[in-house]
Amino acid sequence: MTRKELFKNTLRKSVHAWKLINELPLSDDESLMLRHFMDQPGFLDLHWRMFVPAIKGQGTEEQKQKWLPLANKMQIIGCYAQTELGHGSNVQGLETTATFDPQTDQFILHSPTQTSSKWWPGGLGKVSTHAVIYARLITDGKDHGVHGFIVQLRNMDDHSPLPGITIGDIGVKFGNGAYNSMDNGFLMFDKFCIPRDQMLMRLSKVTREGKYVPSDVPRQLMYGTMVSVRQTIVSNASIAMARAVCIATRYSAVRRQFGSQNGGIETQVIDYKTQQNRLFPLLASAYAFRFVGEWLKWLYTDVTQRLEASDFATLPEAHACTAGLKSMTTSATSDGIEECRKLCGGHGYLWCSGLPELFAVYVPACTYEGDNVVLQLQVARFLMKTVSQLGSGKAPAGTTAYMGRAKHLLQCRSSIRKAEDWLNPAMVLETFEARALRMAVSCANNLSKFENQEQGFSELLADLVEAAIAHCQLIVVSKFIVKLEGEIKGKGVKNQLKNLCYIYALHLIHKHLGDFLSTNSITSEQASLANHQLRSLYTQVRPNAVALVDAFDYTDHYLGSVLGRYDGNVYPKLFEEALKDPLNDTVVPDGYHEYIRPLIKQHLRSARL
Ligand SMILES: CCCCCCCCCCCCCCCCC/C=C/C(=O)SCCNC(=O)CCNC(=O)[C@H](O)C(C)(C)COP(=O)(O)OP(=O)(O)OC[C@H]1O[C@@H](n2cnc3c(N)ncnc32)[C@H](O)[C@@H]1OP(=O)(O)O
Ligand SMILES: Cc1cc2nc3c(=O)[nH]c(=O)nc-3n(C[C@H](O)[C@H](O)[C@H](O)COP(=O)(O)OP(=O)(O)OC[C@H]3O[C@@H](n4cnc5c(N)ncnc54)[C@H](O)[C@@H]3O)c2cc1C
Repeated sequence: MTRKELFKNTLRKSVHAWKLINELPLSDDESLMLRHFMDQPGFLDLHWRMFVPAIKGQGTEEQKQKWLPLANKMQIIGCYAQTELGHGSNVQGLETTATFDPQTDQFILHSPTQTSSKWWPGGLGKVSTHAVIYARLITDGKDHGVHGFIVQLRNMDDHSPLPGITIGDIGVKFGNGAYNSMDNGFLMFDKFCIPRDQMLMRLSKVTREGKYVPSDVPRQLMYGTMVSVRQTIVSNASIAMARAVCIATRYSAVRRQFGSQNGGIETQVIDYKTQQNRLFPLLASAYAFRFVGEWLKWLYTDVTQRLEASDFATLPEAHACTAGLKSMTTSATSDGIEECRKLCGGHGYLWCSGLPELFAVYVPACTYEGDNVVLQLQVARFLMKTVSQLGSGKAPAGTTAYMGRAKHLLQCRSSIRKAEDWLNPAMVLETFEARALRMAVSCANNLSKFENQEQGFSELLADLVEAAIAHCQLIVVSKFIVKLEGEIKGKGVKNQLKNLCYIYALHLIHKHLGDFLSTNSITSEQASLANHQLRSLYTQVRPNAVALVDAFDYTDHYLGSVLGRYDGNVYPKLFEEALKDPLNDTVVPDGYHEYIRPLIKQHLRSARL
């Protein structure tokens, strides 16, 4: 499809999905499932995941009563317009202004520079009638920082932009189809006026007289919509990873190379330890991210209930967990999808493998909802704060509770003696805790050598990110172990999940061996034992690998991959796909007479053939 066709077709699908949701009708969970199977980024994502939650989280009761019924019936379509051409990560650096005019009781929205143009918001370019706009609030010449506003963008009769608004699509993005189904947009305001009651005023207010009244709740609640989306992105990472792994595992069982004896069949590539060493940790990650996603959903629900009761104590941890896990799981999944492509050899590079499209549509997850490095730095700040409070009498809680055992974890030595000891959950956990704590404490010690903490932080950014990743990996490992300790129906299933849990943990040790050795969390002998155990786990997973990906229950239609077909009938179907290519419509290609024939004829003449 051309870009225009792709965009229009996605509109068609989105509107059809909305019709089904209402007609059948579908529950919230079923609607999410439908979105999942619609399988394309589109304006509904931003309307439901960001526009509506922003109003719910930041609007007053009256604002919710006014706007939510319209949004819930999709009589208005909204998006989330925060990022600007010049500023994305640095939200406090946004330039768009919303200046209160007491004479008209309105805010005047203005884009003072080119870099202040809104740039990137999905659904903004061509579809949305409304947006939640983030702009600097100015009253009486004073800048109060960034606040949210509900703004109508387009005329409800003919969809034209309202006077004072310039709006459009930002252009083609990475990949062929992928994210190009979405109208990520730009937007500029030229002194565009909105009524005062369209500032989202749950967190702070501007009175009729133009007085700014901050509320007593933390201003970070303005970032709440991002926290909610980051949480869902973790579960989505599992879905995308599982999809790539399903394709690569099934194909690795079909594909044979070398090893034929006396004219017999060749070896299935899935039997090579190198293939297993690249594939099975990804299979394990798909399960691990699913379980940590379930836990994060619980954490998010819990913090939301606490916030409703004005208990803000767990907000920093919820922010650190959603930011860190969003970052860690999306980076691992993007890398994992690309690894799966390579695991499928040359055929993985074919569009019909399903992997190039999956990669192209998935990889921006490392950037949207917060650049992955910027988000790990938020985790690092949280860790440094926690370390600095050790010994103050305030016991660390939640995911940093292990830091409360700092005295032990800083000096303990791993008691792993034989390979099987690596199947002991307490020993594995302690190894990850020791490594995470020691990396965090080492950063804190290095920071303390700087007179200026912010300067020290800048100097140590790379180490801080590594410490944050170590903490996030510990969370994933520990939640996998907790899952195994809970109710899992079926001993066989539990055994398989145990294998995957240890593959996940031991492979991380192997991959980040430098961290584990340099922090003396394990010795090089214990590292060899971990590798030995890992190989043995691969052997145990091998006979069940295909069943473990079949368990994801993805249909062939959803996978969209010739290589990942359930029936394994890969080669005939690759031919079928090839023959469908427009280049094969004719035997002699268009351009032959124009370019190839004259070239050949010229050579034939000069060679006197
Ligand atoms: C084959 C086909 C397959 C098809 C598959 C189809 C699948 C398609 C995928 C689909 C679906 C996914 C949907 C997702 C849609 C994505 C749309 C994208 C939307 C966006 O990107 S919206 C814009 C997001 N922008 C960002 O995330 C910006 C990142 N920056 C920030 O969040 C912050 O500014 C910051 C975190 C970097 C903070 O910086 P700074 O230090 O300057 O912050 P402040 O001074 O403002 O505040 C500091 C203190 O506040 C705390 N803090 C910060 N953030 C939060 C928070 N969210 N909650 C709570 N507390 C927060 C800090 O920790 C500081 O605290 P301290 O105690 O003072 O240290
Ligand atoms: C597909 C897609 C959809 C999007 N949808 C929306 C949307 O609906 N609404 C919306 O408002 N926005 C949206 N965005 C924008 C997105 O949120 C931002 O792109 C994102 O937050 C990153 O910000 P940036 O582009 O400014 O990156 P930058 O911050 O410019 O990052 C560039 C580089 O600088 C590094 N860097 C930046 N700051 C620091 C630091 N303090 N320390 C160390 N390194 C740093 C980063 O790691 C990165 O390597 C979307 C983006 C994409 C790609």
